[in-house]
Amino acid sequence: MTDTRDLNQVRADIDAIDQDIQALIKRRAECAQRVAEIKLAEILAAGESGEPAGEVVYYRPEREAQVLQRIIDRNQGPLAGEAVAHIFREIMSACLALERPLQVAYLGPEGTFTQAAALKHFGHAAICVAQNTIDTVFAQVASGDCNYGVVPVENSTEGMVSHTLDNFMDSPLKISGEVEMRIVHHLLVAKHTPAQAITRICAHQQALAQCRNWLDLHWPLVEREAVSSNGEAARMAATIPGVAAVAGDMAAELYHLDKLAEHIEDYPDNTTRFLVVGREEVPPSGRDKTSLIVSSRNKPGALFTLLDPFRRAGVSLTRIDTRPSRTEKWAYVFFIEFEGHMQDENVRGIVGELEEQSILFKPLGSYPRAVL
Ligand SMILES: O=C(O)C(=O)C[C@]1(C(=O)O)C=C[C@@H](O)C=C1
Repeated sequence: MTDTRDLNQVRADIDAIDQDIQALIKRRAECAQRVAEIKLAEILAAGESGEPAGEVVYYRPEREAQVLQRIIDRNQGPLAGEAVAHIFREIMSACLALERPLQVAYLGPEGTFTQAAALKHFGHAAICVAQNTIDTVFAQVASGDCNYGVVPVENSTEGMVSHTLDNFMDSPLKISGEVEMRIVHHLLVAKHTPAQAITRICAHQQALAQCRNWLDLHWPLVEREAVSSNGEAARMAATIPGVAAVAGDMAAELYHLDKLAEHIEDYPDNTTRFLVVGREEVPPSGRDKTSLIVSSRNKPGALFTLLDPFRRAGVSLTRIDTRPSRTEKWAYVFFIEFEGHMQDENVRGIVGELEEQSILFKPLGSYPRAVL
């Protein structure tokens, strides 16, 4: 019985178990290396005169989602399923880096929630590269300089990030995944700054909006300033006397800031959703979503006609957003997101009908639903 053994004995057990885990991780990593060889051989075999038939796709989001989901499903405690899945997330990230390290562009600067989302999705072996704008995230991936990009798309308190949606209008990129992050804001100051020294509170405008009630109650008289990102606000708090920042844990760690107040967001379930964009289409994982852009003629019942095929096929819409069209010709542009994969038979039927009815039809990709 464990409780009758002394501490040294239990620690000896832990050491032995760690050794076994390490040996198994080594075997797993060697399998990943073998997978990489097979992927390369397949592409070479499909090509002509020694030239590969295309880019080798090492990262497989549908496979990763299945692995993580299975880990959660078979978990028997005492650790939480998500906690175990996070460990495997990192093991897979390291295995993939052996095959080929991924370059991931994200909306920076460092310390933003988008960086945290990129790390949550790809693990810490991915090389995350900060970009100044959503446009440059798209551009880096389209040009091939980065393999994938991560951009915010909606917040549960503040709504859509319309600039991300607008980028999809002209981009050849596909959505290859989604990441959900609980957004927890703190009031951050440089080390040992007393509350009375604060003369300005800085943050991205969305973060200020997400904490409006708390700031009104606790800091009604202090000036608020919207800056380009929470990461930038944190950098300012670290360097400019009197500045406090509203930002998250990553920014606090990166700039060695003190938390004057924690969890200051007005809505406790404040969540931001991010999209992962890439150049490849993703095969079905079994738990997928599909996003597309459609536009219909400006006539009565246009939206109803577009949505009716979903109702008839019993397919759940998870989002619909409208953006002003950027040409005279189109009256509405709808971003539609629903459960299922483009390769599913019922989805193929819906898509066929939509294509017939719309004057613009642009599939943005099918991708695994967020597991973590
Ligand atoms: O199964 C594959 O295709 C792999 O490359 C292996 C593996 C893994 O470690 O499990 C690694 C990277 C991929 O993104 C998916 C899975």
